[in-house]
Amino acid sequence: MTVLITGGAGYIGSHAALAFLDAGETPVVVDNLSTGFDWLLPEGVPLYQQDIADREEMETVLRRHDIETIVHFAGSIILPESIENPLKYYRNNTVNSLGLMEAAVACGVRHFVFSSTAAVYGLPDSVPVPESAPLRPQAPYGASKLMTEQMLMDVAKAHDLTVTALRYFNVAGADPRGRSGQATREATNLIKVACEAATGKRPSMTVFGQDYDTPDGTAIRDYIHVTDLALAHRLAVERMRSGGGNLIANCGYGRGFSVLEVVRAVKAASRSDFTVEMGARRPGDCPEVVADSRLARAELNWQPELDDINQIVADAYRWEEALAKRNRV
Ligand SMILES: NC(=O)c1ccc[n+]([C@@H]2O[C@H](COP(=O)([O-])OP(=O)(O)OC[C@H]3O[C@@H](n4cnc5c(N)ncnc54)[C@H](O)[C@@H]3O)[C@@H](O)[C@H]2O)c1
Ligand SMILES: O=c1ccn([C@@H]2O[C@H](COP(=O)(O)OP(=O)(O)O[C@H]3O[C@H](CO)[C@@H](O)[C@H](O)[C@H]3O)[C@@H](O)[C@H]2O)c(=O)[nH]1
Repeated sequence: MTVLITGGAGYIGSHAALAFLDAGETPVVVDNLSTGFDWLLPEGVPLYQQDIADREEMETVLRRHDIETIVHFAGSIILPESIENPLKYYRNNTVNSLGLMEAAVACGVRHFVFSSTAAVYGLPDSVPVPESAPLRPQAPYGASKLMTEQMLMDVAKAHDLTVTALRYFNVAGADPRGRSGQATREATNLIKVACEAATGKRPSMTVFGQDYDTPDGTAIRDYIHVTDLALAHRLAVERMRSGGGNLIANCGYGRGFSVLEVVRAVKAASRSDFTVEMGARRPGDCPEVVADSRLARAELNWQPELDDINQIVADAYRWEEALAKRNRV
C-alpha cells in the first residue's frame, strides 16, 4: 500500500509527506529538485532524485516499491512564466503527466491524486466558485492543468485506476510544528511576500490595486492552510481505497480575505510595521476568488482544522523567521 509522492521535496508535497508519515505510512518521493529542496523532506522518507519524464526510472520505482497510489505534485507553477514560455508548461504539466499515467497503468497503480488549481476557472463570473463553473483558464498554466485533469478522467474510465483531482485555491502557511514550509525562490504569493517584508528579507511590499469593487478596494482570495490541504490528499487516498470513485473537488475554505486584511494579520503576527506601498493592479488579477468547498467536505469527510487567517500567517511567519536564521534561500 505504498504511496509515491511526485514533487515531494516541494512546498505542498513535503507537507503531504508529513501528513502520510503522521498517519503511520512511509511514502516514497520522486523529485528532480528543480524548485524543491531535499532538506524539506521529513527524515526517513526515501527520495529518488529523478525526473518524472524518465519513464524507465519511474517504472523501476513504481515496481520496486509496489506503488498502490501516486500523489502527483511535480510540476511548474508560475502563472506569468507560463505566458512567456507555454511550451515549458505543456511539457512539464501535461506531457510529463501523460508519461506518468502511462507508467502508472503499465505498473498496475490503483489510485492517482492530482494537484490541480483554481486557475482552471480563469476569471469566475461569481463567487463562491463551484466545480461546475465554466472552465476558462486565462493562461497556459491553468490550461496545462485542465488538460491533465481531462486526460486523467479518460484514463480512469478505461483502466483500473481511480483518480482524484484537487483544485487548490490560495495555499499558504507552514507546518504548525515547524517541520516544513515554503522555501520557493523569488516567490510572488502574497503571504510569503508579506512575511519576507516582515523579516526584512525585502525592504517593503506592494499592494496591487486598491480600486476593486470589494469592501476595502483590495482583492479577495480564499487562503487555505497547507496542512489542511495536505490532509485533504490523505483523505482522498483513504476514500479511493474504500471504493470511492473518480472525483474533482475544490480545496479552499469557502471564505475570503482582502489583501489589506492579510497584511494587517502579518503585521500583528510579526509585530513588524514593515513598509507597504500602494501600487497598480497586477494584470490578469480578478477582484474575488473564493471556493465553494462543499464537495470536498462531503466527499472526503474533510474537516479543516486550521481555517484561521491568524494561524495561517503566524505559521508562515514562524517558518520565514526560521529560514532567515538558518540563512536558507
Ligand atoms: N502553491 C500554490 O498556491 C498552488 C496552487 C494551485 C496548485 N498548485 C500545484 O501544486 C503542486 C505543488 O506546488 P508547490 O507550490 O508545492 O510547488 P513547488 O515548486 O514547491 O513543488 C513542485 C515540486 O516538483 C518538483 N518537480 C517539478 N518538475 C518536476 C519533474 N519534471 N520531475 C520531478 N520533479 C519535478 C520540484 O522540484 C518541486 O519540488 C504543483 O503541481 C502546482 O501546480 C500549487
Ligand atoms: O506582493 C503582492 C502579491 C500579491 N498581491 C495580491 O494578493 C492577491 C493574491 O495573490 P497571489 O498570492 O499571488 O495569488 P493568486 O494570484 O491569487 O494565485 C494563486 O492562486 C492560484 C489559484 O487561484 C494559483 O494557481 C497560483 O499558483 C497562486 O499563486 C492578489 O490579489 C495579488 O494581486 C499583492 O497585492 N502584492
